[in-house]
Amino acid sequence: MTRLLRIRDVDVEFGGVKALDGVSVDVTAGHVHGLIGPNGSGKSTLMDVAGGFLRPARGTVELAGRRVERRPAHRRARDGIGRTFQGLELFDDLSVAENLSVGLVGGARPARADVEWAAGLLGVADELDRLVVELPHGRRRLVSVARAIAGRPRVLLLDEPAAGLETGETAELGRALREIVAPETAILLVEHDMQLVMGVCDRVTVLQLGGVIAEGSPAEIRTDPRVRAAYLGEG
Ligand SMILES: Nc1ncnc2c1ncn2[C@@H]1O[C@H](COP(=O)(O)OP(=O)(O)OP(=O)(O)O)[C@@H](O)[C@H]1O
Repeated sequence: MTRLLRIRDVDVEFGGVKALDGVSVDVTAGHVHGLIGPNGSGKSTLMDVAGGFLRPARGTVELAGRRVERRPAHRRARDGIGRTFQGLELFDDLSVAENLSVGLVGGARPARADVEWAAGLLGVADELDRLVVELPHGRRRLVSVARAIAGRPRVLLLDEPAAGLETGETAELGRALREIVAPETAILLVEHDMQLVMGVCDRVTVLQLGGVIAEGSPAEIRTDPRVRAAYLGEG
């Protein structure tokens, strides 16, 4: 099993507050790896460390065996890390095809065949010629995932890709994620939709107050007493 993304002993502090405290996560090729935890537990901070938007005060990030923790975000795209953003960051007045062709900042421009492959996988192939501004929110979110995969990344960081999706769209997204990872890609998924997380993930890491409290299969995570306690009162 190839470990495509290895995050080791990472610390991040914001003005004396430890947002991450000795966090390690391994993401294997062919796996969707979920990252869950209560609000403020450090999920977005860890995604920023993986994507190069934050340099950890301590710890290492390896992509396919290469140390990358000091490489900035635009170079990580070239290294093979794709990502989506909570705010989508699409060009609203360009078409879906143009957004996918532009790719991610710093990354290579995807070939037309890859644009069509990505759009087909996310169910937005019929909308390639429409302007992003004309699409409802859920379709835009699927376009943002399609843009992240059109560059054929080895590791894909997804930040709440199901937020605002309708049930049918979430199911479509789940199927697409399983197809994207097989067999050589790895996905790190931050998501509040527990049904999606438990349905598509091979492994799940649970953060609380900046530390890892559990790591395991969805079945193990569901029954872990520390996880149940962390989510008590959160539904
Ligand atoms: N830029 C920042 N400056 C100061 N504190 C920050 C900053 N970013 C995050 N934090 C703090 O770090 C901790 C972890 O935040 P983070 O956003 O990573 O959590 P999260 O698990 O992604 O939360 P949510 O589910 O609400 O998105 C929180 O205490 C947060 O207030």
